[in-house]
Amino acid sequence: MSPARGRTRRRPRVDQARRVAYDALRAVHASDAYANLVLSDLLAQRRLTGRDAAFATELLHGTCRGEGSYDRVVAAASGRAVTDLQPAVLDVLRLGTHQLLRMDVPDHAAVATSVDLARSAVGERVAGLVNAVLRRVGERSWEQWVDHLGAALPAPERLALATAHPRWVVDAFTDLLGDEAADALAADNVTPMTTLVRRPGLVEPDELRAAGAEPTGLSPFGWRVSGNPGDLAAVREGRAGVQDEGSQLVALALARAEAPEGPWLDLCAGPGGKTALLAALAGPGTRVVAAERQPHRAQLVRQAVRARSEPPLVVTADGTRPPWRAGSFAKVLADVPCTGLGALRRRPEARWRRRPEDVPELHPLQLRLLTAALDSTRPGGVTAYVTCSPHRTETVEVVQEVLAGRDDVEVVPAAPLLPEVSDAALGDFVQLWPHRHGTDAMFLALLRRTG
Ligand SMILES: C[S@@+](CC[C@H](N)C(=O)[O-])C[C@H]1O[C@@H](n2cnc3c(N)ncnc32)[C@H](O)[C@@H]1O
Repeated sequence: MSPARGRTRRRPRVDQARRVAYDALRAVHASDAYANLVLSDLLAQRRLTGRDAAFATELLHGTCRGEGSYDRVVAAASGRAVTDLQPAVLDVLRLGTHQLLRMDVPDHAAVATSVDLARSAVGERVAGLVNAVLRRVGERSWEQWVDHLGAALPAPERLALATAHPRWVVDAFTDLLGDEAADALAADNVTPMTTLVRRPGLVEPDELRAAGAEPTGLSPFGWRVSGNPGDLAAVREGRAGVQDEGSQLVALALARAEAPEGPWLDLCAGPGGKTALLAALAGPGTRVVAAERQPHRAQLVRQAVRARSEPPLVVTADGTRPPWRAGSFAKVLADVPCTGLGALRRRPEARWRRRPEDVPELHPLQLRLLTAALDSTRPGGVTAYVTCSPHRTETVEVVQEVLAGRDDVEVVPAAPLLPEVSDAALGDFVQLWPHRHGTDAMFLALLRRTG
C-alpha cells in the first residue's frame, strides 16, 4: 500500500509474543492445529523464552479457552455476527478481547497492539474496525459483559457464557454434578501445573527432589515441577514422565486389584503413559503387553518404556480384533478413545472443537473395546475400563450396556483400592474431578471375569 497522501505511515511494530499467539491461533482455526503443539513449535522457531514465552502462552491459551464467550462479546461490540467478520480479523479481536477482559494489560496497550497486529497481519484497511470494536469491548469489564449479555439468557446458557463452555458440555456436567457443575467448569479454566510420574524402579524420590520437583498430594508416584520437565534427566531418559495424577491413580487401582498370576495387557496403549507405569508396577516376572492401533502411537509407547531393561511387548493391533487368544491376561486396561471432556484444562481449544455428536459416535467403539478387554481377561482376572471423560454415555452407560449382555462379569468396588482419594466413589466406580481432586476427570470401572 502506498503511503497516504505523501505521509510516511509508521510501520506497525508488533511484539513477537503477540505475533506468535496470533500465528498459533490462526493455525488452530485454519489448519485444525493443537494449540499446545503449534505454540511450542513457534516459540522454539522464533526463540521466545522467559516472560515473552509466558505472555504468548497465557494469551493463546486464554483466548482459545474463552473463544465462544469472546465471540459473543465481539458480536455485541461490533454489531454484527462473528461469521460476517474475516477470520483473520476475528482472531485479532479475540486476542484483543482476552487482553482487555482477562489479562493484566492496560486497555490502551491492548487496543494499540491489536491495531498494529491487524495492520501488519491483515492490512491497513481493517485497522479502524479493530480499533473501534476493541474500544467498545473495553467499555465494560468481563463481569459486566457477563451480566450484560447474560441477563436475558436462561441459567445454563448464562453458565456457558460465564465459564466459556459450549452449552452441551454445561448440560453434561450439570447432569453429573448439579450445582457443583459451576465449580467443575471453572476448574477447566485454570492451567494445571505440570505433573510428573516417578516410574518406580527407575528413579528414586531423592533424584526428583534434588531437581526441584515436589511430591503431589494423591498419587504415591506424583511429582510437581514448574518449568520445563525436559530439563530433568529422569524425564529425558524415560525414568519419569509427564502424567496427570488421575492417570496414575487409575493405573495404580488396577495394579492393586486382586487377580491371579499372569500377564497384563494395555489394550489402547498410545502414547504409553499408563503402560510405562503398569510395567513398573507389574514387577519382575509379569509380562506386560501393550496394543495400539496406530503405528505412530505404538512407536510412542516404545519410547515411553525405553528405560526398562525388560520393556513391555508393544504390538500394533486393533484391540477389537485381538491377535491373542481369549482369556490370555490376568489384568487388562481398556483406556478407550473418548471425547476428553475430563482434560479440557490441558487442551485449550478442545471444548470448541469437540461436537456433541462425538459422544454417540464414540460409543460403539467404546462398547467393542470393553467387550474385547473382558474377553481377553482370564477367569478371576480384572479389567479396568477408563476414560478421561466424565460424560455418562462414555462411562457408566458403556459399562452397564456391556454388563447387561454377559453373565461372566462382576463389578469390583474401585474406590476402596484408592484410599488416598476421598470423595471419588460413583457407586462402585471412581470418578475424579479437577475441582475436587486437582486431577483430570478420569473415570474408572473395575470388572472381574467370573467365568
Ligand atoms: C485414551 S488413548 C490411551 C492413552 C494411554 N492409555 C496413555 O495413558 O498414554 C486411546 C488410544 O486408543 C487407541 N485406539 C483407538 N482405537 C483402537 C483400537 N481399536 N485398538 C487399539 N487401540 C485403539 C488410540 O489411537 C489412542 O492412542
